[in-house]
Amino acid sequence: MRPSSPSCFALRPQTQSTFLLAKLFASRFRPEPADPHAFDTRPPPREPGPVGVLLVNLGTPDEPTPGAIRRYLAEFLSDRRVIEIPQWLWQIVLRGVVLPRRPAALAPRYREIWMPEGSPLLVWSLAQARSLQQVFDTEGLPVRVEAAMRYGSPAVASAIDSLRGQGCERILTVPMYPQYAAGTTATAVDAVAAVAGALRNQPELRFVKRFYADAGYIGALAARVWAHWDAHGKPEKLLLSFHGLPRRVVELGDPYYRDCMATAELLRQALGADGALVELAFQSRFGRAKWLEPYTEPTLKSWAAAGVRRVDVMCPGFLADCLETLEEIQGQCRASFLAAGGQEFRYIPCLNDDPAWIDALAALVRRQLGGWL
Ligand SMILES: C=CC1=C(C)c2cc3[nH]c(cc4nc(cc5[nH]c(cc1n2)c(C)c5CCC(=O)O)C(CCC(=O)O)=C4C)c(C)c3C=C
Ligand SMILES: [Fe+2]
Ligand SMILES: [Fe+2]
Repeated sequence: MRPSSPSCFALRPQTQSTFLLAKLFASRFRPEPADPHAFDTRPPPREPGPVGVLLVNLGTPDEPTPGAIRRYLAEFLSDRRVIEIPQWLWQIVLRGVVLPRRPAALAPRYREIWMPEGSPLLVWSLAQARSLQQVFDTEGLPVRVEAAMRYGSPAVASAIDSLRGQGCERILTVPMYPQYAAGTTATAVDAVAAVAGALRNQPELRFVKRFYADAGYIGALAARVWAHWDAHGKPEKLLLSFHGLPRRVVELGDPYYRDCMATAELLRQALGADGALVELAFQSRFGRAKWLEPYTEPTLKSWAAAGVRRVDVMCPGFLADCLETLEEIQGQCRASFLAAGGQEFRYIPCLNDDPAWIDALAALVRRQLGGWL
């Protein structure tokens, strides 16, 4: 080792032991901002400060470039909740096959959907947080809303820092997935718990688990379909396409499949439609394992082959438009359906910042804040 090396092996023995002692006594909790009232003997003020609401969605690359996509995928796909196979084996595949190839293939697909302000998933997530904030401000409620991404930015830790900086000692986290999956919902909860785990003065925490049957959510979806049908007429078929999941994780106890079935059935009822008009399928399969079926793209192709000419497709499990809806559904699936003989393919956009959905979200949040406001 060269003498100029910064490694601690090159330090003098005394310096080295000071280092080790400092490490031994260092707190594992992040320091709190200096509190001038820390030793004030009077009881703390009764005013509890505003309530924080944290909307957490999945995450997306910062730019539509292979480098940014690689960083995003490396974080996302290294989460043990997302890929449930032995890590030593998966890391070999991830580093050896997925990360060297997938980012370059994804870059043009991300570029195609990129908005002037950024990735649609982030743009819509921020718009949802802004609109929800407006609802609470109009009502005069002491609530602060932040959006965070589970992978990438804005990170969950910085959103929680921001809420605490605004005086929030109570935080409600809403994972932005109506149907519960360990790979999405639970991992958002893990991220918030990990941030709290490094804090000395922790906020009080609550979590929304899922809302697949929430009347406001179903009503907002149904209203969007009706508005679309009023403008364009009814199709021969409406396909409800949910993000897929490996079959195995459902067999292991993930309630996702039943949640999706229930949402589809409630939406069908709200539309007064029958099973022949409204069907469900699963998209975005990743890897070679069996995922939930029927798969979206083959379903659309088989419909076209069977003579169906006009379809509408909606993705009720995604609350914000993103790569999986704009590129996979509106791009790839549309092309497949038309190539197989279909004539009209209409995509009904996600709820995004639709006022009916923001009102439903505000109602859902208000219900969870019982006793805090
Ligand atoms: C809506 C719920 C989602 C579930 C359930 C879900 C499970 C899941 N996803 C992967 C792998 C990938 N997903 C990718 C993108 C992506 N996934 C969701 C949502 C769910 N995923 C969203 C909102 C997005 C879009 C992100 C964006 O930037 O717009 C990707 C990246 C794209 C790609 O490579 O195709 C992967 C990979 C797994 C393995 C999984 C099951 C646990
Ligand atoms: Fe996904
Ligand atoms: Fe995909």
